[in-house]
Amino acid sequence: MPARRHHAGTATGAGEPSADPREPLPLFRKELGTGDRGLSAREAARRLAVYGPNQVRRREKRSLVRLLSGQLAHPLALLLWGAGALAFIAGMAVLGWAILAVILINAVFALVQEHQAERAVEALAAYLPEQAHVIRDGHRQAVEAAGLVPGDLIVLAEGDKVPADARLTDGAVEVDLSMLTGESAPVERVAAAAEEGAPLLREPNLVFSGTTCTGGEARAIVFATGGHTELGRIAALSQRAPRRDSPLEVQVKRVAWLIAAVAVGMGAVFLLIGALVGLPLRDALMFAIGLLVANVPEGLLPTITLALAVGVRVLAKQGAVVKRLSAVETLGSTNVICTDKTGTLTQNRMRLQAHWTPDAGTVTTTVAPPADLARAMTECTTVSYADDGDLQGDPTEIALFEGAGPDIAARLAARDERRRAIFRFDARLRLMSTIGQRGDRLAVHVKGAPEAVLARVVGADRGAVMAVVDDLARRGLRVLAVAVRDLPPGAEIPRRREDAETGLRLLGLVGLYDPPRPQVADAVRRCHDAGLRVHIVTGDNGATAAAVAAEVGIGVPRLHVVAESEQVHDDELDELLTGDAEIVFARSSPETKLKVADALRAHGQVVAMTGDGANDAPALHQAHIGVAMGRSGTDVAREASTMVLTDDNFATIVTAIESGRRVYDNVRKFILYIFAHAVPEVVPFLVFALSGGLVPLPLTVLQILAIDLGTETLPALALGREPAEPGIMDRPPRPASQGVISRDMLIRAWGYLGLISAALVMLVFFYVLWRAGWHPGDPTGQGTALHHAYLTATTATFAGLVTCQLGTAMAARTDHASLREVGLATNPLLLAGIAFEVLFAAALIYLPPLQHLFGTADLPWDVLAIIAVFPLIVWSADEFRRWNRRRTGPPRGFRPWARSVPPP
Ligand SMILES: Nc1ncnc2c1ncn2[C@@H]1O[C@H](COP(=O)(O)OP(=O)(O)OP(=O)(O)O)[C@@H](O)[C@H]1O
Repeated sequence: MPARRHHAGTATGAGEPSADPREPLPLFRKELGTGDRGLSAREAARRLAVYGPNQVRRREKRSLVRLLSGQLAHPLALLLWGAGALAFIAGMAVLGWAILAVILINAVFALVQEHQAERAVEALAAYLPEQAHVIRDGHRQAVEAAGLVPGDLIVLAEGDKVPADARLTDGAVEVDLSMLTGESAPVERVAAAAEEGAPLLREPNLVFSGTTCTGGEARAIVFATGGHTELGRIAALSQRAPRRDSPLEVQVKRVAWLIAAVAVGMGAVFLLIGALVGLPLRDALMFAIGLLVANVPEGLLPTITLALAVGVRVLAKQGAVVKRLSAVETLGSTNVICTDKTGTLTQNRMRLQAHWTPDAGTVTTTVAPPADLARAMTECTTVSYADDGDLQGDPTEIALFEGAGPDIAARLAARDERRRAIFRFDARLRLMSTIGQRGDRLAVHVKGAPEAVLARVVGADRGAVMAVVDDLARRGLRVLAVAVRDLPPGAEIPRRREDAETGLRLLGLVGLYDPPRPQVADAVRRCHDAGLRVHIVTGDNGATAAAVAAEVGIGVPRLHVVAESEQVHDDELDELLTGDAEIVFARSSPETKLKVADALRAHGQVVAMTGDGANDAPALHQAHIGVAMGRSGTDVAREASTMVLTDDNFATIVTAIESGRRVYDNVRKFILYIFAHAVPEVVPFLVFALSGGLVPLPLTVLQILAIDLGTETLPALALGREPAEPGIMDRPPRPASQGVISRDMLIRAWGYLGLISAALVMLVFFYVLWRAGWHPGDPTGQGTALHHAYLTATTATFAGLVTCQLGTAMAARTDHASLREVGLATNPLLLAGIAFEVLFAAALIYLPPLQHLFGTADLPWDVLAIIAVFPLIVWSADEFRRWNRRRTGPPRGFRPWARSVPPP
């Protein structure tokens, strides 16, 4: 690493200013042309034009040729290569070329779908622009991190992601450098002079883009942005990690392999049988090719990827941005949600509703707080004015500040003038304090959780005060205790918070009301109908959380409150989580969250867990779906999560789970549809092979290809867009261990829909031959009297298969409900897909050049009339099956975990 960095502008025009971050601070400032008021907005805009946006371009584009060759060498494609080779060996060059064309088209199709999926995930970044706090023109403001320029004065606080390489000018922060150095222990960075000879990354006063701030607060001057940052340099060197397959894709791949193996095995066995019954080699090879082509589920994998990607896009529009495709399917099997209270269940818009002072001795909700208490409520805050004239900061403090009285602007200015020191809110201590001038003395103002404040108060009747706390909390109010300590005249400002927050005098209690979000009660009800449990994990008081739980309907049929969750034992936790109650974990810490996530995982539950603080990262990692807040959460939590809610709303989690279920269902729907055609495609070949040549081949390989890769593609894609089936949230969550392809589904695809279709197509094939006077064994080859009838018969098989698949497509739309419930026209894409299927098939049958290529012939009216009823037969047979299962299956709203609940 170079000891000094002097940079010149680059050819792209995105230059860098020549400031060395290790120069003495005044010089460094001068070179970057910046000061205490930061840059001016105009200067920042000008620099942005010169230096370019603060973005790291991570990706080296992989070459198209490499991507395409990857698809061509795909295991399933290799099977088709094998089929193509067999075709050339058997002297069927047209078929051979056709198969090669299919491989190519398939690869391009897969490539386009993969590309679309990647784009969908990348586009999510736009939903979550990274923010940075910057001081410009003397005002603190939030800007998009991409808009930072060298010379900007930024503010870093706990939980922030460092947005650019910068040098601290005041304050101190703890940073996690693991992203750059791999070391996970956080290190301290302070505004101090540079260290002689230290490598840049170890300089004690520098922070780097991409690392995170785990504690403290500081100001810093940006000296490198975008590709010029250390992260930018590393990113330019490293290749992007390849996308990992989701569990769903892995499962389907495995099944595709299994099917391919069965196809090859069957091909070999029947080749042998064919040889034994005296089938000519050419016919035997034709048979093997047919089996391979009919069984290889071409297009299945990219279609799944695309369905997940579409799911991701829909979720983002609904306010849930997920980072991995696989999250969509995990959401579908989620069965427990552990949620924060403040801001997720509630609006995080608090209002002072009641207060109590030791002097008055009663709770009052009407008159304003007395002067002492009001003053402390003003002093002990960090709120400030936003550009739009509203107060900005912690909603708890905004409520206190506003509740303390009128004249907000004057009080704000006086507070800042008097302030001498501050000990920020510590979520572990549940306390914060400020030290300010009061006449000729200093006063310490403290506020926090009542238990925490009372522990530092002298001369209060703790039992009596806690009884009032309990009373306020039961009304659903967030209760804070407020206290003061006057320091003796001439006393120094205490340096440590332990020295400041001691010997306090209790001023009173305040109760803040935070109304629940209007959509939450309904969302909780939907969770219960869907067999999901909702636990609250909160830093707040148990009684307050229990009151909120009751307001939104959590805790039905039973609520259990763990008042001191930090102390909860593993055994107790296990017992609680396996019981039937929904639980409030009150006064919890980030460790509690981790413990709860661990325990639920150990019980085989699929957990979605919300979190917003920097310390929540481990729990967010540990949960199956870590949910971070897009608005109020920290960058660290967002980084650690799988899903970010852009509206911070609990109801959005439930919507996302519903979407997850829908996408997963839809994947199963098109797998069913694609699998169902295998039987009617294979049976004609079996009949041909097993009859020992008495029956001519009822379906040609080219016709199979036309179905698999032509007529069926659009309806399969359209099934991926099915709306949610009625009752999707009335059934229990899918067990995580349940594979996407179940035995039941295979029976439905192969043993039911497939067999019915096979019977129908064979029926129409024999009907056409029979009406032409054919008898088993009669020659049907070119030049024979029956040749035209034979062409018409294979065309009838082909057309029959297409129409059977129309019925299958309609049947596949629902897994449980009747189609009447779903509505015939609720998936217009499928109707369009079906229209395409019919037109495509008609073109193959009636256009002379295609007739020639695919060996088809015009179909007479009576045959058309027969195949026209096939969709109805297939579809109504499946309707009957579903009706029968609804009649005999478990009732809706069945909740396995609620079974032990005694009737009220
Ligand atoms: N700004 C603050 N100053 C002093 N004390 C606070 C402040 N904010 C919260 N508290 C106290 O700390 C407790 C815990 O707050 P915390 O923010 O960790 O949890 P929460 O927001 O209520 O819960 P959740 O985890 O559900 O969002 C509160 O109940 C309150 O008593």
